[in-house]
Amino acid sequence: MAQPVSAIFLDRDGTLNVDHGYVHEIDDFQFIDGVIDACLKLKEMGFLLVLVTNQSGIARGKFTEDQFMTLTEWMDWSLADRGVDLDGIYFCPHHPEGSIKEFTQVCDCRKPQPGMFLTAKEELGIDMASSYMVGDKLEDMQAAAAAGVGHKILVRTGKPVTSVSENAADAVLESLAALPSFIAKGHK
Ligand SMILES: O=P(O)(O)OC[C@@H](O)[C@H]1O[C@@H](OP(=O)(O)O)[C@@H](O)[C@@H](O)[C@@H]1O
Ligand SMILES: [Mg+2]
Ligand SMILES: [Zn+2]
Repeated sequence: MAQPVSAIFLDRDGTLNVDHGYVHEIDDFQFIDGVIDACLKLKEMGFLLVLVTNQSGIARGKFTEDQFMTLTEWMDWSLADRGVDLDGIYFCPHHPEGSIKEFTQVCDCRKPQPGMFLTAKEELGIDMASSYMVGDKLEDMQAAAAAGVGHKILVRTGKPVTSVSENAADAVLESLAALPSFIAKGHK
């Protein structure tokens, strides 16, 4: 069996791209300054990059799963074009109060539930204790904690940071862009 590897779990909206609210069009997908370079550095540091994103817009009927896939393919290629290969992409299309029957359910993958993280752990052989979660919301921190992710980083590039979300995090950074140097300096 391969050696377990450390991962950076990445939230999407508000962490990787500007959260304009249920982003589903390529024209509205705007990478946050410095995040692609940061991803490149994190890969060079040996981390897997694993996207974990709630996409309740699918259950809410704001966009289809196919539209999400098209945008995701474009995002994946845009990153690959800059030398960043994502190691995994996990998304939750559900919401308990959706309008699309197929996706209207309580599930174990919608953050704050840890389902996406646990699937990635199994599929990619991730060592959770040495891994990081980077996200902009309390639910990102809670999901990571429930999955046993060792380091929970809250960023200020998305939803407003609250005392509750701050308390659930191990550290608060301005942006994902600051994570490589934060780790390199030995912070956790
Ligand atoms: O930040 P990630 O997990 O990558 O994706 C979040 C999005 O799916 C949307 O999730 C919504 O939350 P609800 O799903 O409606 O609670 C809101 O936060 C929107 O602003 C946001 O665009
Ligand atoms: Mg987010
Ligand atoms: Zn789900």
